[in-house]
This record gives sequence, C-alpha cells and structure tokens, in this order.
Amino acid sequence: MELGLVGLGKMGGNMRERIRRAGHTVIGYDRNPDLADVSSLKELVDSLQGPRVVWVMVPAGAATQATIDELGELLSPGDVVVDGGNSRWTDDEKHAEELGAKGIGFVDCGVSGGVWGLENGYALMYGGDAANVARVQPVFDALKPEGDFGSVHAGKVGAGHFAKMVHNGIEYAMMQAYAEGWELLEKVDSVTDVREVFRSWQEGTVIRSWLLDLAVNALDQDEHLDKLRGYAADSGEGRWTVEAAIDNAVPLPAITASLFARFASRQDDSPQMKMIAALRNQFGGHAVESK
Ligand SMILES: O=C(O)[C@H](O)[C@@H](O)[C@H](O)[C@H](O)COP(=O)(O)O
Repeated sequence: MELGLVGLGKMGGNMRERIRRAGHTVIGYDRNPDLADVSSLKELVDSLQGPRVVWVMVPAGAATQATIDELGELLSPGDVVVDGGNSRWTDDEKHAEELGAKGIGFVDCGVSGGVWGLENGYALMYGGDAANVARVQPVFDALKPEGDFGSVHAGKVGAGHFAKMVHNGIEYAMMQAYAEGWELLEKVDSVTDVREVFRSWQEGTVIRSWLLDLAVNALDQDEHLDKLRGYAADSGEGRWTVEAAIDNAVPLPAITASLFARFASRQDDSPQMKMIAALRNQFGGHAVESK
C-alpha cells in the first residue's frame, strides 16, 4: 500500500525504511529537506492516491497538533490519520473529533522499540474504529516484530496511547529497580564484579529482560558508569501515568517513586533534606552539615 509519513527523525526515518523493506510505498515529509521525499505537507497529500493514510510521527504536543490541524485542511473524507507519536491519550479523542467532523478517520498508535526497531520491529498498541484500523493494518504488519506478539488493537480511540503510557510507567519502575540493585551491589566490598553479576542474570533468572541486556551493554561500555552524570530527564508519559492513577484511585507506588527519583536526580542539593536536617537539629540537637 501507499503511506504518507510525516516526521523522519530517529523513529520516523527508520520506520520509513522498515515499511519500504516490506514492499510498501512510503512518501515521507520532514521539515528537514535532507530527510524528506517531498517539500511540503501539501505535496505529500497531493502525491498520495486516495483514500489516503497519513502517519504522523512528530513530537507530542504543539508539533503534533499543528500537523493534524494542517492535515485536516488538506485531506479528504475517507482518508485516515494515524498519530504514532508519544501523544497524551487525552489528546486523541480531540483529534478524532476534529478530523471526524471532516469525514477523516483517526487512529492513535503507541510505538515502542526505539533505535532498535528497524531491525527488531516496533511493538505497536493502537486504538480506533475497526474500519480505520483495518486501513492501516498492512503498515502495522510491516512495522511489528516477527512472531505472534508485538501488536495489539487495544480498544477505542486513545487506547493505544493509554497502553503505551502504562508501558512507559512500567519501563520507569523496571529501570529504577535495576538501577537500585546495581547501586547496592556496587556499594559493598564483598561483591567484586558487579557487571558479571548483571551479565549472569541474563539467563535463567526470574528478572532477565531486554532492559537487563541493555544494562549489561551499558556496563560493557563504561563498567562503573563513571562517564555519566546521575541525571535523568522525562518526556511526560511517567507523569501522565501517575495522573491517570490518581484520576482512577489506583495505587502506583513503584511507578510514582521511579518518577520522583528522576526529579531528585536533577537537584544539586535537596531543599527538602535541608528542612529534614534543620528539623532534626531543632528537636533533637542532631548535627547538621554546613555548605
Ligand atoms: O518504548 C519505547 O521505545 C520508549 O519508551 C520510548 O517511547 C522512549 O524512549 C520513551 O518515550 C522515553 O521516555 P522518557 O523520556 O519519559 O524516559
């Protein structure tokens, strides 16, 4: 089939390649002319034969909104837009309504796999009406990993991004658990080769996983992670997971703690620990450390 793909960065560029390898035609647009096959969204839309499918793979928020707005002006009734970026799931319903008013279908899709997706395939979680999903199915089949699993029609519009958001919340907590275990192992004298402990865990253990394999890769590049600063950013999905947990009164202590650990990583000194030190000093005369 023919696909229009908007956004040819780290994710979109490799996805174009994987879809082409499966024998489909992909016309890509990116603001960077070095990456793009066409020079504007209008040219992209004009180059596709109707009914069209256009996959949007740009940063969540303003960039996605602007792209969907413009596509809403350019596309025709019967066309379908897929948002494959990391959009907040609550945006999906709005996009489906805006496009639906013009007769244009909408499917949201969470995509996992990062820079490894070109070779390993991308795990896909999508939401939308069955008829719209069916239009995109050949592209989903091209992108997904080989094997029985790795893609799911998760439910209605928004369900794909909601599932991906929860996936990322789990990702946060799993990474945090490996990181905490690693720090404790590094701390004690009795364990003399932490990297080999991690490596050994890759087979036979209850906690073997791809994230563990990646941790071993990282330790092979920098055994004690001496070259890195302990600073972790976040793109939003961890926060949205915690917000959804609050909205639904679902306790998520591990995911919430792992999000907060990232916030703590961005502080040079902890204001709250200053207060704790001050209070211990006030009530118990406990020693404090000065700057
Ligand atoms: O499944 C994936 O391929 C990843 O989760 C991917 O989506 C991305 O690396 C995260 O969005 C990073 O998220 P943070 O910046 O919030 O850690």
